[in-house]
Amino acid sequence: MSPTPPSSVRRVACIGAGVIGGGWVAHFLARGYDVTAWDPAPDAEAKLRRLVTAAWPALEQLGLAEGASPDRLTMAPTLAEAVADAEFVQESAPEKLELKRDLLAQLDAAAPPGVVIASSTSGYPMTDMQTVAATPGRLVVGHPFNPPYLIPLVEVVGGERTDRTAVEWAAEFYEAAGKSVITMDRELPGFIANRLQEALWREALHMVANGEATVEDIDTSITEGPGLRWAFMGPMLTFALAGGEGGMAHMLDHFGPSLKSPWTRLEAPELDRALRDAVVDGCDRAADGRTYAQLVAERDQGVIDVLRATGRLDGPAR
Ligand SMILES: NC(=O)C1=CN([C@@H]2O[C@H](COP(=O)(O)OP(=O)(O)OC[C@H]3O[C@@H](n4cnc5c(N)ncnc54)[C@H](O)[C@@H]3O)[C@@H](O)[C@H]2O)C=CC1
Ligand SMILES: C[N+](C)(C)CC(=O)CC(=O)[O-]
Repeated sequence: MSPTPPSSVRRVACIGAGVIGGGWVAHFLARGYDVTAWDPAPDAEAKLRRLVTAAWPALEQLGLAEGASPDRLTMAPTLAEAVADAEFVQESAPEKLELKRDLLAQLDAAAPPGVVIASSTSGYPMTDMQTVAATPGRLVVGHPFNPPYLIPLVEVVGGERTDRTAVEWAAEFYEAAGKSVITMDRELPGFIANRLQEALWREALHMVANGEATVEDIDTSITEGPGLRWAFMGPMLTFALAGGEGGMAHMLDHFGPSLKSPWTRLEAPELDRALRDAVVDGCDRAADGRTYAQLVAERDQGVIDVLRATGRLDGPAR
């Protein structure tokens, strides 16, 4: 698909240099790439350079690639010049469907043949964005998390007209660039992580709107509660431990029926045998042979480490 092997890429173009585009620029610079950015806003370059300067101390702590430098950022005067010799293109323009459709078509027309173009969209399916591009096969979603220079996850998925090789190339490229990749084989609204985040977010908004909880209560409920576990153990394995020695099987048999009670405003899925077994099996795979006691010890040590890392072992959070 792309003429350059994923691990040999040296030149990246970032189109749109706001919160996420700027974060991508900082990430790629820290990983030692030459980055060319383009953004139509008149103050875009100044804002971008401020973002990179602010991010750099954190990136130094994480460890810079050899030769990495903010000086390897070039601001291009036009979109066409930004992508002219790019080996990968990351689009991070505003979340407006028509804008993305047109922009991706322009990028497709200007980028060298075969170069993969990824969109940072946080929700649009690529199928809906690739409709007017001449060669839609190279267009993929590469959904990051804010800030892309610190949060490892990228969700990669193609649209109906994306070549499978472009999806595979993008996943390999992001891995080579130091990201943690989930490759999806189908388009889901909100991908995976945003679908989960949006469910939480929707409930939070219901609670605030109805005066059931304050914004502070909601944030505290996560930072002092499940969020401490989620930093290192996902919600599935965490709840498998809620079933004690009986694991996820006991957890589902015990608490499954309460999915139907009114503590959620969302429609609950039918917890049929197939779903139950799929969740139990997934948890068994995630445990990867670790015993209940080992997982408990891992979780507990992780919570202590997170508390120490966030300065809460010796007093209130900063
Ligand atoms: N903010 C977030 O937490 C996350 C956002 N995203 C996605 O990243 C993309 C960008 O979002 P943000 O960075 O938050 O927005 P932003 O508003 O901070 O930045 C958007 C940038 O795009 C520029 N722009 C406007 N028109 C453009 C065009 N035609 N071509 C290129 N650039 C253009 C703007 O000048 C601005 O600098 C969206 O698709 C969004 O869904 C993805 C993950 C997280
Ligand atoms: C708010 N958001 C939907 C744009 C967030 C994301 O897409 C991912 C993130 O950074 O949490």
